Amino acid sequence: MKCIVLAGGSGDRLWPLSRKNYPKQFIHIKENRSLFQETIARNIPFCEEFYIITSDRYANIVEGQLQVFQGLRYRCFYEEEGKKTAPAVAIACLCDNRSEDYLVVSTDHIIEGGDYKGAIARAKSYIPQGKLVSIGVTADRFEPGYGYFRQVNGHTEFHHSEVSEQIPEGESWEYDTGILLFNGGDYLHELSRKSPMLYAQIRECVDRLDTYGRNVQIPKALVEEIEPVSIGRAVTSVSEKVQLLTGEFNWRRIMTLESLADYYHGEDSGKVIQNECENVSVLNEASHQLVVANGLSDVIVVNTADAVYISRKNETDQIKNIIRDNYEEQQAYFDEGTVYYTAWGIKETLHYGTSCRVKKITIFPGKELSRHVHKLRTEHWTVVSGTASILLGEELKEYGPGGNIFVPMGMAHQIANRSAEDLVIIEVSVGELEYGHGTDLTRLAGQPMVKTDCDELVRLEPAFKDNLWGGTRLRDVYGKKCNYDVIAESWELSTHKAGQSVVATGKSKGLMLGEYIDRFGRGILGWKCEPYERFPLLIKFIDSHQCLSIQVHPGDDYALQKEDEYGKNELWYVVDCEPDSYLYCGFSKDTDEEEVRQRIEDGTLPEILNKIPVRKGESYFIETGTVHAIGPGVLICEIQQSSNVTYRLYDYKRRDKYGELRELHVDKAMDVVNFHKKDMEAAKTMECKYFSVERYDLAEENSFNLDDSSFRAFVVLEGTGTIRCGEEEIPYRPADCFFVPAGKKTVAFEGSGIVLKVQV
Ligand SMILES: O=P(O)(O)OC[C@H]1O[C@@H](O)[C@@H](O)[C@@H](O)[C@@H]1O
Repeated sequence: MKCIVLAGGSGDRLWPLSRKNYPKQFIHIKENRSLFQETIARNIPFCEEFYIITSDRYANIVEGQLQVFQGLRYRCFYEEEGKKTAPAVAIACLCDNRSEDYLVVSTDHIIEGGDYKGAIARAKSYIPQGKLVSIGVTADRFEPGYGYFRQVNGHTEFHHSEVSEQIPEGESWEYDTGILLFNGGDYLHELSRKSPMLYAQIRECVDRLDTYGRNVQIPKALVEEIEPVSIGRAVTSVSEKVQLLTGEFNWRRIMTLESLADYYHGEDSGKVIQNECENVSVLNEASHQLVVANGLSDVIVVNTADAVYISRKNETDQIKNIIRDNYEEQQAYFDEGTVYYTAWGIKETLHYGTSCRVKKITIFPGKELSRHVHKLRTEHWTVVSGTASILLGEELKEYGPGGNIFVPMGMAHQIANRSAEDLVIIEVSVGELEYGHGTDLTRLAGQPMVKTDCDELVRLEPAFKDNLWGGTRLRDVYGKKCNYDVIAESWELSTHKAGQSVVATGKSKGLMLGEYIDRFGRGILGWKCEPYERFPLLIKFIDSHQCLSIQVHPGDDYALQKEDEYGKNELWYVVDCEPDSYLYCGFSKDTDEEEVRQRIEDGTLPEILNKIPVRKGESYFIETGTVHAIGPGVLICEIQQSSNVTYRLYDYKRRDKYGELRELHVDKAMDVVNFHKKDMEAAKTMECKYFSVERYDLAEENSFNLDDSSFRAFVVLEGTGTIRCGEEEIPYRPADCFFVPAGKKTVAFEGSGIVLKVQV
């Protein structure tokens, strides 16, 4: 199950604890951790990957706060413009397979005590029935701003209250916690039924999204037409598939300063003295300041290092209007506090004077600042913890705790954290600071200070596909970790946006293959890959439990022009097959568009295709333009150009589990299909201009000398043992795929089996 974390709220009602650019989900409500971090920690036991949906303004905060979760698998979706929860969740689901299950959570909840785990387990058990499970907790009164639901005779009723009121006698309502569990396909199907227009717009947006990287930027221009609407309004309040479930845990939402004070049970935080006060809450975030309140009643005081808010209780909400009316003059205080996240760490202002400024600077492991110079100020750094690598002028030195570094005006400097721990320094800047001079910082060209050597060899973990014709062999026989009902394909070596493989071993574990290549540079692909703008290959296993669609792939010219993709020449290596298995490949006679269209209509297209019996160990080249389909019962290792363009001509009028027909692309297929008779036979050699594949029996040959012309991929078909390259030694088993960066080296196998060696 994946966790969709909704972390986009602005939450200015908690000012001055929260700021426009540092909203409530990221502030430390509990010691040393934010609600966002706590949300992640709470759901790690249930979810193997996190999708964080938030505003692009919070990107540095999110990345910074995720640093504490080593090895966490996550992807961030950064919205340039929020469109509320229904579109946000749909975008994340549409970037995935329909078979994926999700737990959707918000980041302004406090959940303490009770059985959260039990509620998630119970809710999860409804997902296979196609339910969208909404978790509530028993409510004792209606509070303004909260949502409530109840189920009466199987029918779900919703309630939103504007004012505080008692729940009518005899009625039992639950808070809608916003925690939802469902299968992605079910959610999307309900959204498409209930809001077809919205669904179509979101699909169009996702089709145009750049999802190559780990993090996905959602540009404003792509969502302009999309109506902002909550999941509640678009789906859960109108769908018959909703299952309400009562969670037995203590839940609260932090909406206002009053609810926060209430959470602290009226206890003041930090250094506070109250004298002759009644019903007063003092939230003191400034650890070195004492707040003294005298003779007050019904008041909340919030003290922070740079701003204080004093308000009558139950009226703190007015801050929204106060901010609106005073924004221009006091913007700095409303937008930013003293803590500021950057791409490399955190800056916290400790003292802010006109000619002297003191900051606590945290630099995350493996991060560095740019090489730069200040003309009008000096800087003095004291290392508090960690190890600083500092380049001063041309001199590079390392400093541990207590180390002092003076940076004179005009001296080029650069600082990096090459260790595995946070680096904390105190910085004292003296001179003419930014007032009236613009930013006194000139960036200089420089070499990166943090360099990690590329692993000699890595094992990859695949992305999976759930096309309806798939089987379960990849899990049952090859032990692939995927819980879909059917696993049609595993994309073992892929940087394609429709499914990237992930590095599973070594220093770069967890990186998507595309990120890995970016990190170490395209040089690791070898000089033969230089002409390709994108990573050129894709290797996958295909398990056909049923026949695939009858289809055709375009060549480079057509695909690049119409689809912004490479063409899709492919090679099929038959890893295993049932007796009497076959492939369709090419027409068995000359034909034309009219006949083919007619046969698609009446379902007789297979009659004019070559039906080729296949045997284990054979291979077939499927040139672009060749009409083809894999028959049932075949397990194939496919080596192809990196492309996902398939034009389906015929799909047996099959329907998916939601009763929908899969899309056909007959017009485009007609543009690219070769109507001539084709004589097909098994390939004698497995090479074409895009790649070459060699099959090795490890009993005969188990050591390979590589060069710098191309990276190599080794796909294990049979056998177990270990694969070794330089210092790296990794166990292998059937259906494993290894990526070896280009360079002169030797890869050796110890053990038996059969492998395919693939290169450009
Ligand atoms: O369109 P369907 O029937 O799902 O088949 C799609 C699959 O077809 C196979 O022939 C290969 O080209 C695969 O790379 C592709 O993913």
